[in-house]
Amino acid sequence: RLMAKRPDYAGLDMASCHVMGIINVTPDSFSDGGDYNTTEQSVARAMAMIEQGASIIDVGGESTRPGADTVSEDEEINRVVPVIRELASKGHVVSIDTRHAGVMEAAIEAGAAIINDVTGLEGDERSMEVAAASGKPVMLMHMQGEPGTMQADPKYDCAVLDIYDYLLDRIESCERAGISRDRICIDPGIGFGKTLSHNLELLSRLAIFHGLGCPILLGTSRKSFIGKIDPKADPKQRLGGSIASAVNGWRHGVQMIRVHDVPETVQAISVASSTSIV
Ligand SMILES: Nc1nc2[nH]c(S[C@@H](C(=O)O)c3ccccc3)nc2c(=O)[nH]1
Repeated sequence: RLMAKRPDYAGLDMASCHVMGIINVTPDSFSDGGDYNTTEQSVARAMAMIEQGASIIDVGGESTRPGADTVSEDEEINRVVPVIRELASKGHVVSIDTRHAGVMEAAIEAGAAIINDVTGLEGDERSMEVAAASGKPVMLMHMQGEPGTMQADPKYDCAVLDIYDYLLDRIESCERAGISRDRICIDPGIGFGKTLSHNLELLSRLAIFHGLGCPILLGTSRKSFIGKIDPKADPKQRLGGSIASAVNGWRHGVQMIRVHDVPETVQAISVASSTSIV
């Protein structure tokens, strides 16, 4: 009898919930500008996350913080490539978090295994062709508007259904470009052009996105919706809310969770899934 092929994405078993560790490669403000420190620190942190149970490391070189000064594509590449090359050379699964096709190309050349694009491969007109040609798995996230203005006045007819339809459209675009559905992961984009109530609607209806037939990635870690629920909590004090929303995601069957706090999230998912006590 043929062994039933376990569903996989980027070589990961999609029958379980994986933790993705976030690495923002931003210049080490203490170094004399020397990128060695930044690279070395980022690699060390990533290795620790892997040791702590992260299945994927998501490497980004440009803060999408609203209003942040944009980073040039070359600077973004100079930040992420050394980190990706080092981690990939050790055999680790690395995703590149970028919306720029040139950065995707450089990251793939350096060994990135996955393309994670917060603009659903729409942010740069070359992104779709670069992703298709790479043969790599992609992560398509929904964002309404642009990082600088997306939170001004987010509006939907129905957030869950509008975002579902957007992601379906992006999947079909990818398929037309030769990216098969089995290398597509989708992400509702918590905090990217959503009010608190939009974010909460999405979190309470996550299971609906399984209808798209792709693994689901969820990113809630330290996000401002947690601060809206607990105004005392600044970003470094949102672990409880990050964990609660991660376990909620697990309960809805999401297959990947993007977090800053790897060991705590790994433990939370392990306990939650032990005899499914949650
Ligand atoms: N696929 C996927 N990629 C992502 N990249 C990010 S950056 C975000 C953050 O808070 O980490 C962020 C937003 C605004 C400013 C800084 C950082 N969030 C996601 C996500 O939710 N899903």
